[in-house]
Amino acid sequence: MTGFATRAAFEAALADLPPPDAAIVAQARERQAQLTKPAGSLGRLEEIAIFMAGWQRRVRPRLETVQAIVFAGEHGVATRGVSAFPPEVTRQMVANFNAGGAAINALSRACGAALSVVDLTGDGPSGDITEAPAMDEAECLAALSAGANAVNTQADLLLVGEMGIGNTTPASAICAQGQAESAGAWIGRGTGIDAEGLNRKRQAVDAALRLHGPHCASPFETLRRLGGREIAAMAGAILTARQRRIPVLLDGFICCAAIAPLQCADPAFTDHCLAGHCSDEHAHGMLLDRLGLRPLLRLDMRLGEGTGAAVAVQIVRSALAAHNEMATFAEAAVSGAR
Ligand SMILES: Cc1cc2ncn([C@H]3O[C@H](COP(=O)(O)O)[C@@H](O)[C@H]3O)c2cc1C
Ligand SMILES: O=C(O)c1cccnc1
Repeated sequence: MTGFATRAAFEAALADLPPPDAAIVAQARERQAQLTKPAGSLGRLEEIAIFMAGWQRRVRPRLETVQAIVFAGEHGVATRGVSAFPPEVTRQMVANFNAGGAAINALSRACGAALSVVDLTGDGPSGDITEAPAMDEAECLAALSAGANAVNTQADLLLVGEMGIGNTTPASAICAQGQAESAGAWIGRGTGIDAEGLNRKRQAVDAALRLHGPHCASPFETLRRLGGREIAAMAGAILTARQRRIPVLLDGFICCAAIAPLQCADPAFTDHCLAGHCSDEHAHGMLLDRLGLRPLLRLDMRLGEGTGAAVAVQIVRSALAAHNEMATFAEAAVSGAR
């Protein structure tokens, strides 16, 4: 059993993040310079290929094993009218994931990813963050470990997504924690809540920050108090991927919010991550800026589940196809630049 047995184990992992392989990065960059195209003409595809090479430690990186994980958890705060949908939809969607009928099932199949469904609803809803911590210490460690243990250590690329009715509320609270902007700036419509619902959401985030804000001195405490089971699990999975040097394609607002506290602890935390897309959720663009990430896609999606990441896999495939399969100037006997 791997995972995070203690808070200290989690903090030690966060304090010891491996970098990409600099020698392989240099070789992949050199290969890009020799391919039959003007330098830089494949734009960000070139950078994506070099990124993948450095983390996989292969000059010619591959995408044979792509793992998508969708983590599901219920939220106490979901009973406060902060979502357009009722809390039972989370469990119903888990059944849908297991039956293969959700958007992430279709899009995983389309991009060649193997989907793992990690159902944390059996542990009950996380605490209502407006009046209690989302989790106690043992629950938070269990959620972080569920994330860690779900990662296929052989994966060439990991996609992380979530399902949890109400979870844009804790995600906004995590983002707002310790930031200069007012909490309202981090709130959005989630599943499509109306103006009154948005107001309830703002009040819930304000109440959570009043209660927990002064105690959120570490990433662990922020996730434990303001997060939820699937949110902590995503953080655990993305941290474990880093320890194994597995590159990660991030999904939407909630997925990115899960790692915001980790990136506060170490600005290099997101170095192994690509932002699959910028979702339509109001604060996602602002959050990506903070994480130092430029999204690959902007398709006005706002679903979660890992769907934006799954669509972006096609971009990574294109980047690697060009990088791995193109001829060099020497191979093709094409003259270089004057
Ligand atoms: C049928 C259905 C499928 C979903 N799949 C993802 N979400 C998304 O919506 C939820 C977050 O929005 P809020 O905070 O407004 O509840 C999360 O479950 C997220 O994954 C869904 C929502 C619904 C209704
Ligand atoms: O950005 C997302 O992933 C998102 C936005 C709204 C609802 N669920 C997910």
